[in-house]
Amino acid sequence: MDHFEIRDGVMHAEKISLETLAAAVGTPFYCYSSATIERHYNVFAAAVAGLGDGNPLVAFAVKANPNLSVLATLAHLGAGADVVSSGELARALAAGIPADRIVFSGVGKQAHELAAGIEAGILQFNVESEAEIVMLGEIAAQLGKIVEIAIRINPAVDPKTHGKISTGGADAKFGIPWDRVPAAFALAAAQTNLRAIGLAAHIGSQLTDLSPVEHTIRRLGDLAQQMEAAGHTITRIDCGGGLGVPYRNDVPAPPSPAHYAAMVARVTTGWKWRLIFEPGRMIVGNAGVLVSTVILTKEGASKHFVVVDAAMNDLLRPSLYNAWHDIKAIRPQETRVVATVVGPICETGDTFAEDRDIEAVTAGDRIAFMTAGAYGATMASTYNSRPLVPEVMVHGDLWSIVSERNQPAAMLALDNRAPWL
Ligand SMILES: Cc1ncc(COP(=O)(O)O)c(C=O)c1O
Ligand SMILES: N[C@@H](CCCC[NH3+])C(=O)O
Repeated sequence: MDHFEIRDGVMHAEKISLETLAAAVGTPFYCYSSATIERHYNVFAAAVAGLGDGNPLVAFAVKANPNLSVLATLAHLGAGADVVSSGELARALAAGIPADRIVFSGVGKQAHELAAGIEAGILQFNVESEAEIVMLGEIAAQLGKIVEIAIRINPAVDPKTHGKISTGGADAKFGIPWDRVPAAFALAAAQTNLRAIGLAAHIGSQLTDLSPVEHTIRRLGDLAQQMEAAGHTITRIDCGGGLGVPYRNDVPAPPSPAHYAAMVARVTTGWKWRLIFEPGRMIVGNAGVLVSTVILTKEGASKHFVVVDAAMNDLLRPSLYNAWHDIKAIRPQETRVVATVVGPICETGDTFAEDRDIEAVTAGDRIAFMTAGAYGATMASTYNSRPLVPEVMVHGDLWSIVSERNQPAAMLALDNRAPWL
């Protein structure tokens, strides 16, 4: 495997080999294909074009991959951004995403973050609690600005995904319980500087079943009608993100963007409100790989271990969610082996795959963890004082390191020594 534009989870011809990059950059490193990011965005945007008022906003969920080159690639295509912190807001703006295409979600936005969003002039805040309505109203008044908000509802649905990434259940911390929406709108109306103009929901990530999403969007529409009947002016409905991506070929693929959009079209027929979508994983997941080198192989009592130079600090998903990432040898190997693929970190959770049938690899061979473009580098840490790994973007026959390796020397310099030591 020496090319890597990624289509349908499969590597296709690009002009630069991962082996070349590994030699130039060192491993581990993340590699993103700008062509794949562009294609995914365009497929999604085309699928939802024309829905609602005919001018939907596709606001990329920055948390999935906040790399500035990724964001700038999307900015050039006209994407907006869904941000959840002032850090993400700053990155989205720095990458060239216009403020009027930015929505700000999050259950615990702090006063300085609300102020930053107001000062930047973002499109809307998706407000998640009564306390936030009051806080935002006060800050908007202090700043002398009128601020548009959507009420994020908790629709109390089971999104049928991994518990740690479900956000739509009645007991989840997210949103305002849907039956308290009328009271939330009344509370917002009492804040002179707020305009409650929309409703929002996001029920979870890596969704593979569209029926809970359909139920949620219907609920948003019903509530919007109810709020209009009560005298409020509704202009936007934010359907959230969450569409799943294929991580492996031996289970049915999640619904495609076209299937998702067909469902939304059915539910929203006749709606005049502007629709907002917040896809993250769908845009970048299969546009990135994590490239690693086998350090050594070893035999345990009953297991064949492949120890690689990437670890749970670089790609946390397998440890945190038992998530599956396909593992491919960069130079295809003919023989196969059942292996447990682990990193060098000091805990057993540092396991990428247990007793997995993979191509046989030995010390020095390169492997790629597939579908690593979403929630990969962004969730990395420096656990075990391992440096953050570089991210590389490929664009046709060009490539560039788009975030620098945090060298151990730099990590030393970053620490402030206590004045008494
Ligand atoms: C508010 C919000 N919007 C959008 C997303 C993006 O989700 P995904 O990457 O699954 O599309 C998330 C994360 O699940 C989120 O919390
Ligand atoms: N970090 C999660 C997704 C979280 C979605 C955030 N709303 C994952 O890797 O699958």
